[in-house]
Amino acid sequence: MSIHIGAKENQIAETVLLPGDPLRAKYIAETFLEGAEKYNDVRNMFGYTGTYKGKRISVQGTGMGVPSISIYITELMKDYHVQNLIRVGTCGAIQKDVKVRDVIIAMSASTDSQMNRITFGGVDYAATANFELLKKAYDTGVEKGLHLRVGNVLTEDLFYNDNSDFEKWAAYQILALEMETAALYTLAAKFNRKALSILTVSDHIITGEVTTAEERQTTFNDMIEVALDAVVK
Ligand SMILES: O=P(O)(O)O[C@H]1O[C@H](CO)[C@@H](O)[C@H]1O
Ligand SMILES: O=c1cc[nH]c(=O)[nH]1
Repeated sequence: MSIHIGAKENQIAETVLLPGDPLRAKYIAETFLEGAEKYNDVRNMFGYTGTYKGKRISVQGTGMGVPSISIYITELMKDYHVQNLIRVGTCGAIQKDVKVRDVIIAMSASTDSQMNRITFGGVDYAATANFELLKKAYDTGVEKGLHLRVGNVLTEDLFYNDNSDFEKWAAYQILALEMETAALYTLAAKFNRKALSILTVSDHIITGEVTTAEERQTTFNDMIEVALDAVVK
């Protein structure tokens, strides 16, 4: 086991879905995976492995924010040799033409986190999705008839941020705000692994629109099926 994941080495698949919420990990395992078995409950950050359309897949909660996801994905790649990492998260939209319930594929992630500046001595790093996973997810979403958006998101350190200038970020074509993707893409690059972030718009920062719990469930299912069907393609 690693420091934060209590699995034996062979208990985690080479492809892992990564929701922030550990209860979303449980929901995904129970709803979409056959024969799912829980391999982690350290800190209640649940992780499960099962099969989807015959392919072995794991799902691991990451917690919220760059420090938390960085711990889990580092251990998944370093100690469990995970190759494909797909975040299935929520985000807040800041473009008027991005609506709640839309699914966003993050091609890249800007960030106000110090993580990359610490790593690269004050220089900015362009955190970028794996193109192969991105194309498969995009093609899958189009086949399902989903309203997909692909572009740059902002990974923020603060959910409650008194100083965030949403209009400026929107003017620079940021689609939505969330809290983990820049770390996922940067660390996947460090370990030469494939990563993608797929996000459901749960709320709209500008219009104040929010999704109901029921709507969230349906659109989460769309997003999860895009992730799962993309990796079995
Ligand atoms: O729904 P998840 O995957 O947790 O993602 C979003 O929700 C959390 C904030 O409520 C942050 O982790 C943010 O990135
Ligand atoms: O990080 C997040 C996630 C959802 N909604 C937001 O406004 N921010």
